[in-house]
Amino acid sequence: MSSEGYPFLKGHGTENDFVLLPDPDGTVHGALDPDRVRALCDRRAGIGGDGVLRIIRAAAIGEPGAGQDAEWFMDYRNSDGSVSEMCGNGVRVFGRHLAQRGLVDPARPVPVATRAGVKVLTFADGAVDGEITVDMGGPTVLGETKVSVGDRAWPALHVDMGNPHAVAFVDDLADAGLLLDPPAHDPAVYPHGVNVEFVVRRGPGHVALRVHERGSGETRSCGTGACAVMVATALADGAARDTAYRIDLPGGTLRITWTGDDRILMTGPAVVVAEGRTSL
Ligand SMILES: N[C@@H](CCC[C@H](N)C(=O)O)C(=O)O
Repeated sequence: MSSEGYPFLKGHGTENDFVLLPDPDGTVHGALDPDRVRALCDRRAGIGGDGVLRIIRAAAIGEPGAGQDAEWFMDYRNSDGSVSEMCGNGVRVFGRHLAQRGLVDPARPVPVATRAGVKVLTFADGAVDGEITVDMGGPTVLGETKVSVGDRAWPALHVDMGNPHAVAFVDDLADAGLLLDPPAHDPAVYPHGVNVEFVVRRGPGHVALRVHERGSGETRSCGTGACAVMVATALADGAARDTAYRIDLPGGTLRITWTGDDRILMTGPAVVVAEGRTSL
C-alpha cells in the first residue's frame, strides 16, 4: 500500500482494542462517518477493533468546551459507528501514543479532553512505557434498575462514569450466557443505551466481570465499566471512599481507587502493537 491511504495504529488496553487515527488538525478524516468506522473495526474485512480513537487537537474538533484545558481530544467511536462520551481503556492507549510520538511529556500529568470532560493521565515513573493512571473524575450513582438476558433478570446499579453503566451482581459469570445480543434494560432509564457489567466477587477488594458494551458487543475489557463496578462493589461493601479494588476482566486486570475527595483513579496497561496505512 506504501504511500496510499492514511496512517493508522492498532492498540489495546487489557485487550479492549482500538484503531487509532492520527488527525491532529482535523484535516484528514472530516466528520468520520459511521460507515468508515464500521469498516475499520470489521474483524474480517478491516483492521478490527472494539472502537476507533481519532487523535485530534481539541481546538480542531469543534465541540463545545473541548479546547479549554487540554491540547488533545479523544474522539471515540464504538465499532458500530456510534459516538460515545468516554472510553477508559481508550484514553490510556491514546496517551501512550501521544507519549511515544513525543507529543506530550510523560514526566508530567497529561490532560486529555473527552466528551465527558478532561481526564488527566499520569505515567508511572514518568516513563513513556509506564503503566498509566487516569483520573476519571467523580462517579454519579443514579439508583437501582434491572437488566435481563433471556428469562434471567438481575437488579442492577445505574452508575454514570461520563457514559452509562448498569452493574449487576451474578452468582457465576456464565449466568449471562453468550451475550450475543444487548441485555434488556429499561429504556426510560437509559434512553441512549447502556453498557452492562456482570460481576462476581473473588475475595476482599477483588471482583471479576464480563461486560456487554453499547455499540461494540461483549468486549474483553471496559475501563469505565471497571470503574462503575468498583463503585457498585464499594457501596455494597460499605467502603465507599479511600478504598482500592482489583478488577479482573477477560483481557486483564485493572486497579481502581476511590479517593477521599471522590475521584476514581484507574490504573492499567496500554500498548500500541502495530502501525501502517489504510485506504479503508
Ligand atoms: N470500552 C470503553 C467504553 C467505550 C464506550 C462504550 N461502549 C459506550 O458506548 O459508552 C472503556 O474502556 O471505557
